[in-house]
Formats: sequence, structure tokens, C-alpha cells
Amino acid sequence: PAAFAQKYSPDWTSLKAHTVPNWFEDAKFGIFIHWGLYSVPAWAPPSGELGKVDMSRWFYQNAYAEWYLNSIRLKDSPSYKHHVETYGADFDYYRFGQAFEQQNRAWKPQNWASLFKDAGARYVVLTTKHHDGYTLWPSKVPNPKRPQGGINSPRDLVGDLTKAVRGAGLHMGLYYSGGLDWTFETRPIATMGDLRTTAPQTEEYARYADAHWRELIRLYQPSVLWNDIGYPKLGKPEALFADYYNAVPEGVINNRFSVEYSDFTTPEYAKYDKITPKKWESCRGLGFSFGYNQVEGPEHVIAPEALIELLVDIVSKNGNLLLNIGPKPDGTISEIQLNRLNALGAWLKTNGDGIFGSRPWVRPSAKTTAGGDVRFTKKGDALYAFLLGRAAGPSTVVGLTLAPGSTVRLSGGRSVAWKKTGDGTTFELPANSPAAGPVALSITPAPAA
Ligand SMILES: CC(C)[C@@H]1NC[C@@H](O)[C@H](O)[C@@H]1O
Repeated sequence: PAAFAQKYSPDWTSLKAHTVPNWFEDAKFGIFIHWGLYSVPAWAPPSGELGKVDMSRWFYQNAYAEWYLNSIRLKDSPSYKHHVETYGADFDYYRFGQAFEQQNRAWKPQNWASLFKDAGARYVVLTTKHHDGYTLWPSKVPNPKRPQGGINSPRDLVGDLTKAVRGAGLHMGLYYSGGLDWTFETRPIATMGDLRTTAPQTEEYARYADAHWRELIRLYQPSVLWNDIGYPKLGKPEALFADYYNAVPEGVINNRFSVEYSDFTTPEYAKYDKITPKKWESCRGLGFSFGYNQVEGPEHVIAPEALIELLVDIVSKNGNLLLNIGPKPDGTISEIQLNRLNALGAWLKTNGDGIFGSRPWVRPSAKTTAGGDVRFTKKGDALYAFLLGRAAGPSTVVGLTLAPGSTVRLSGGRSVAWKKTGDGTTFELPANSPAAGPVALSITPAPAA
């Protein structure tokens, strides 16, 4: 057979012909995984969510446990104090590699794949190289700054998880820190300005990062290229993108190569407040960190109900939620993280019909006369209305008008009586609200507006 036509050429005009594939539009919910050497110390001051801590202090009290190496380079940080007390001032960060590699030998990736599938996730994104430069696959690309090695996992953690995730019917995406690599640049980052000036821009690093992305695409054909913190100016993203799409036509590329083209944007610990036509994906940890942080407790972790409502809100506005899990070095996941995944999975098992495969309606939200929040999605001939905040009994959605004879059902099929009122439509909900999460109503036919 003729070779596949190389549909994409290395120029923005050609690349802009790529459209977001349905699988990513339909997926709505993915699992991010931050796993690496930082998972061994697993320590950061839980100072607060990104965006809620003054940036002049953020780097000194960095809540991101995956930033441990940078944090201990700042000698007046709580992390440095912890490091000296726990490991000693002379303990080099990369020595955590021994514990990480020893402990993850017992890891069974299929346990993660089943857990994420049961949680309702449709795709997974794993860190392949975070800012510390350690690769979670046995890369054949030599690191010129680490001739002594110790910077590549001997076990193909990326390949093992990719195989298990695909075996469970989920898509597999890969994260790569293209913008920062602390084996190429050892100066600490204390300000946003440092973030820019410590991004390696040498030809040597550009070749290294490009070779890494190409190796990852060749070995794993990832469905998502989740680059982070930009890309070296001497890198050739247009060529990388064209080669990627020609190899993985249903692939998607995020906006953190910081070039003029992407398939989706990536608000971090943030979400948009209205329907945003360009596809977007909101990412966050369950607590304040992406890497596992052993000192995070329930007071730092999003509550189950808030997590479910977060997903519904994001989906009503054309987004996906990429929810992070930070595993321990041996691959086990903390109880509180499991608890949140199970809560989300339980709600989605009953109410996921209006989430997966849905698209935004003409407007994302409404209020009830009791002041409750409502979110909408559309799927086929049905409008889905999600009544947040444990709605129960007669509930009136303001400004919503149904066609005469419309059918309204609760998830699971029980029909719901409704009537037109002056303010909108009153639904006779069950007297007791569900265990956790919004009441989901399907309304057919979907009102026009
Ligand atoms: C959203 C997530 C991928 C975060 N991006 C910025 C990083 O500095 C941070 O550690 C984390 O990876």
C-alpha cells in the first residue's frame, strides 16, 4: 500500500488544519500523575493553592512537593530545613534515585489502570521527565550534563503504565518538562524572573529535549503531548508537531510549548467562568501539590462534593478536568487520594451519562429560586441539568422553559414531575438529596434556549 500521505507539514498553516478529536472532547476527565525522585522525600509546606499565595513568597514556601530540589536550593526555605534535619545537608537530591528505583520494582501498573477506570477517567497523563531531569523511561538519549548516569529509570515505567492503561481502554498521554531541566541549569528559582532566565536555551539542550520528545513518540505513540513551561527557542516544535500528527492523527498537543498553535489550553488550579469555544483542560492536585506530599491532610485536600461539582462546572463550559494523583515511590496511593477518586467514580457511575460525550448547551448555568447553582450540558436530544448543593424536594430552575410534554428523568431512569411556573420550571425532586454530588436531570426534548 502507498505510504501514508504525510498530511501535516512543518508550518503553522498546515498544523492549524488539525481539529480536536472526538475522544478528547468526549473524555471530560483524565488522571494526571506526578511520580519521580521527589516522591521519595514527599515533603512541602502546604502553604496554599497556586494563585492564592503571594508569588513573592511562593518559591520559598513552595507547596509543590515535586519542586523539592529547587526548594532545598533556597537555604531559607522550610524544605531546606526539613532536608537537613531528615537527610543531612550533604545528601544530594539525585541519591533519591536509589530508593525510587528500589521501591518501584514492586509496582503493578494494572492496579493504577483499574483504579483510574473505576474512577471514571478516560485518559491518563504521566510525567516522563519533570524539572529535575530524571526520566521515567530508560532513555537512550545521553544527558551531556550527567555522564555518570543516574538520571534514567532502569525500569520502563512509562511503557509499563502505557500498556496497562491502554489495556483498560483508556487513552495514554505523556507530560514532559520542555522548559525547565535542573540538570542543565542548577541556579535556584526564587522569582518568576528566575523561571524565565533559568530555562535552558542552548543548542545542546534544544537537541536533547527534541530527541526526548521524538523518542517518546516513537516508543509510545502518546495520545497527548503535555509539554510544560515552554520550549527552547532553538527547538523545532513545528517539525515535531507535524511528525507527531502524521504518526498519531488523533493526538492532541497542549499550549505549553508556548507557540502560536495548540489543541487545548491548560489553566492550572484555575478554570474559566464561561463557555470557552477553544477546548481547555483544567489541571490541579487533590491538595496543593502534584507530587505526593506526606504532610498534606484533609484540611488541604478538596472535599468530595466540591470535587464532583468542579468537574460538572468545568464540563458545562467546554473543559476537561485533569485531576492529579501523587503516588508514593512504591506506587501505592494515599488513603485520602483514593477516597476522592472513589467518591468521583461512584457519582459518575450513576450520573455520568450527562457528562461523558456531552457538549456545552447554549448557556452553562442557571440558579434556583432557593439560590442553588445549576449547570447544563447537552447530549443528543437531551438537556442535562445538574442541581448542585444537595437539592431536594420541589426545586425551581429560574429562566428554564420546557416544551409541553417534555420527559424529565433522574439518573437511573426514575421520572420526575415538573411544571411551568412564573420564574421557570419547578421539578419535584426526591425529598432526600443523593449521598454526594449534584442531582442530575435529563430533559427531552432539550429546550431550544
Ligand atoms: C500543571 C502541572 C503540570 C504543574 N506545571 C508546572 C510545574 O512547575 C508543576 O510542578 C506541575 O508540574
